Amino acid sequence: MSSVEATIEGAKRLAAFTAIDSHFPKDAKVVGIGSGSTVIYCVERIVEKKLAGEISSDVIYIPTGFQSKELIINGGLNLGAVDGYPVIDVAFDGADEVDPALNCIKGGGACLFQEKLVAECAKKFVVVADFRKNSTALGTQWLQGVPIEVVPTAHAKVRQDLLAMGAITATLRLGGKAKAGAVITDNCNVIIDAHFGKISDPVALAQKIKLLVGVVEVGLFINMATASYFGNADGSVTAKFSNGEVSQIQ
Ligand SMILES: O=C(CO)[C@H](O)[C@H](O)COP(=O)(O)O
Repeated sequence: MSSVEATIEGAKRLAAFTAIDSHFPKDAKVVGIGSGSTVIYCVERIVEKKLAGEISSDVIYIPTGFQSKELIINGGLNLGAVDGYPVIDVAFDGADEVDPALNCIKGGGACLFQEKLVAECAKKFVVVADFRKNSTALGTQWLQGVPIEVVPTAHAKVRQDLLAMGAITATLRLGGKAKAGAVITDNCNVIIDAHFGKISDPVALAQKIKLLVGVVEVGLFINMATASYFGNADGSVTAKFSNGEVSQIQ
């Protein structure tokens, strides 16, 4: 691992540990686990605290896809499902980009539908990320585009719609060397990544995309996060809250 990669991994771990220490409720019954490389450290911290007797072994964990289901099982935690537990105390998840209002672009790992479902069911949604995700405006740092989950037969029509709507690019996500053809989501759909440049009105854009026939869900998470923790390269953590407060944790 290069020193840059090590710094980023350290930042993810720091953000995840701080978020768990600050937001895992003492009396938690049901907790959502997001997807991606940063939530791995959330699960690491939860397992550590469970073994230390600081987290009850009765807590049920709700995954947001195949990867987080494996994380829960391999961590020896109790696995639940969102259709059995539609009320979740808190959900922890990563993000691809977060703006000052804590609106997020999510879906870099193609899990956005179940991530949004779990976040919507959660009383609190806490984002964990490294410093690269801390942004002043969506679409300025995550240039791959807004991930959009689409029913496979509608992909060509939705790409056309997105370009007509002003997208600079609207690309069907492919599996590359690991999978010939399109990436297929945990819900058997495909992903279109649509780059709009700087997104000045994320609320309006999310609503417009969601209305397109064929769109299952949009990777714009608007007004959903309660708090966002960013691990920094210098070993500090920046915490941002939905009420506008920002704090630096050394
Ligand atoms: O939305 C996601 C998956 O669909 C991830 O949470 C997002 O891509 C961030 O991932 P990472 O923690 O690996 O940077």
